Amino acid sequence: MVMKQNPRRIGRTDISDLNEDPVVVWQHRNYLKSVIVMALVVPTLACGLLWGDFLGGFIYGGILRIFFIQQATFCVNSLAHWLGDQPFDDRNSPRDHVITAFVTLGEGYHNFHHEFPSDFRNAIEWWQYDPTKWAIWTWKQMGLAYNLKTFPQNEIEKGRLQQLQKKLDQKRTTLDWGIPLENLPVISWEDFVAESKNGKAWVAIAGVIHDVGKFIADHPGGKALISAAVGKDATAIFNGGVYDHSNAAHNLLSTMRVGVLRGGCEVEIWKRAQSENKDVAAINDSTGQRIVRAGTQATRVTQPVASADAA
Ligand code: HEM
Repeated sequence: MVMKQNPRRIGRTDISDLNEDPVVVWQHRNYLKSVIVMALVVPTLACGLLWGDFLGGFIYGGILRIFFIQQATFCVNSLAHWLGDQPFDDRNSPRDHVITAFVTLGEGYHNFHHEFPSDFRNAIEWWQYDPTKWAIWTWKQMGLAYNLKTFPQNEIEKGRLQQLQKKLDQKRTTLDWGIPLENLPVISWEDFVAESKNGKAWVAIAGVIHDVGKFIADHPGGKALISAAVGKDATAIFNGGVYDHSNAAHNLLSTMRVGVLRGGCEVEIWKRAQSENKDVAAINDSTGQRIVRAGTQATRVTQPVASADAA
């Protein structure tokens, strides 16, 4: 910014679009003159002619204001890397924040600007503070604004969604989703029944064994129903046979996992597919954890279970 660059050492950007813009070309040719007139002469004359204070206009409206604007411009590189969030990219990228936008007269949505530098806009939402919007509107009314390139909205939304996804993944890792099935010990049906007879409150649902001991007293459906399922396969009764439990109940259930049944339902199939590296229903997030969406819990059996009663 401060020194004249050597064009042989630094690649130059194609600015043919700017060269075709008469307003920009005029401003470039008359840069120093327009700076002196707009930044010094106009405020000095305005204060002098309206209030008789030429010196005040020169010092406050001119010199100090230039100093302030110059400081504010450098805030693009300080505030914009400190305040706010990164809705489009977090790879060494600056941040978007309304305070930076006010201090820098509209340069506050810097994350967007760095991700989509070819987009002429500083901010894309109507509620974001970006005075360029008004300037462009005025130019358009005067028939001056043209060649204003925007990045395709579809591509902008992709970045936004990927960042949101990343945040979701980070949030997901802070929650207890239960021990992953592949990390559980494999327990035979005989051992499961024997342990349950020995005082463990184990319930098998969809091939996964759960210890419900600490939960029996809190069960919204009462102690009796849940106790009756101890030492049994409760897949059908849990999934609608007696009561069709909510996603919340399935999530809670997953925190009680203690093992998987040998030959237990889809768990074995899922494990085999996983070891053979086949495309399985289990989807991992960017942190490598399994995504458990509502209704995709291992214990949920979506098809109505045929029971003796139904027959
Ligand atoms: C194995 C562990 C179990 C857990 C973690 C569990 C969890 C829950 C939860 C959280 C609810 C509240 C409603 C909902 O979220 O769906 C509920 C309700 C209920 N549960 Fe369970 N449950 C379990 C076992 C059972 C069993 C084995 C039966 C039946 C034999 C049963 C029968 C019911 C009934 C009838 C309700 C409805 C209560 C009402 O709304 O009045 N639950 N259960």
